[in-house]
Amino acid sequence: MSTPTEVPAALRAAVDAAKERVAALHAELPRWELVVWTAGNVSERVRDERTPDGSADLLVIKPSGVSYDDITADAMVVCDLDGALVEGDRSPSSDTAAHAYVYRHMPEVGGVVHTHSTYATAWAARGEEIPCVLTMMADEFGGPVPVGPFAIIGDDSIGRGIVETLRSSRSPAVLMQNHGPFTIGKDARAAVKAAVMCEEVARTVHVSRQLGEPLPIAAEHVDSLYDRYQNVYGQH
Ligand SMILES: O=C(CO)[C@@H](O)[C@H](O)COP(=O)(O)O
Repeated sequence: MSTPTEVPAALRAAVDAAKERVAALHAELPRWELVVWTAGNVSERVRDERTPDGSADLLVIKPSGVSYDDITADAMVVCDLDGALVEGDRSPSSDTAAHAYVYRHMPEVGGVVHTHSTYATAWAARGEEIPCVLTMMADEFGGPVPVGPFAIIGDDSIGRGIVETLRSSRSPAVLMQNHGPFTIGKDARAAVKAAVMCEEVARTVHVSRQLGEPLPIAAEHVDSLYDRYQNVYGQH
């Protein structure tokens, strides 16, 4: 599908609402100490229901290298799912290709986040998955946080590594080797939550391993904890 030259009128309100949400969610990255400087990004899919296969969907993402203090709804940029700019006067995030690849190949995903949060990135530097030794991990990740392949920014290789890894896992987070965590969710807020929880469990398991070997949780307990948290926990 060719790149639209502007946001379709039918998506205008949805895009503007997504810009407000995604701009506000970028403030959560420094708030939860997931980033230094500008080293993280959040995006959200805007679905075009007129095209059922999702090929006309758009994504809203931050402009590259812009301070979180300066990220406003008006500063956000809009791209198509090939990563081509549709609206905005600044270059989109340098990870736009990875976000776009995930949206193209995982239609259920509505939000993507990338950070270089310290503890999760330390596990990524070792190419080591975070073992499922906490009930919080069973709740949020349904098992270990997996590692994805080493991939250089600039083409589809990061996105491909994210999708190939997460397709065979319940986890909404993947530790891209030597790079850092990417997370997904039904929307941008869910993906930000996964990034916060990924850093928290990375830190906790790291601390635990300083004084011994953490104990694994039996698979049947992981399954029941995951089911409860995903389907019962919270307000309904
Ligand atoms: O990993 C990288 C760069 O290697 C990126 O994730 C940046 O750290 C954030 O880039 P922008 O979203 O500001 O373009």
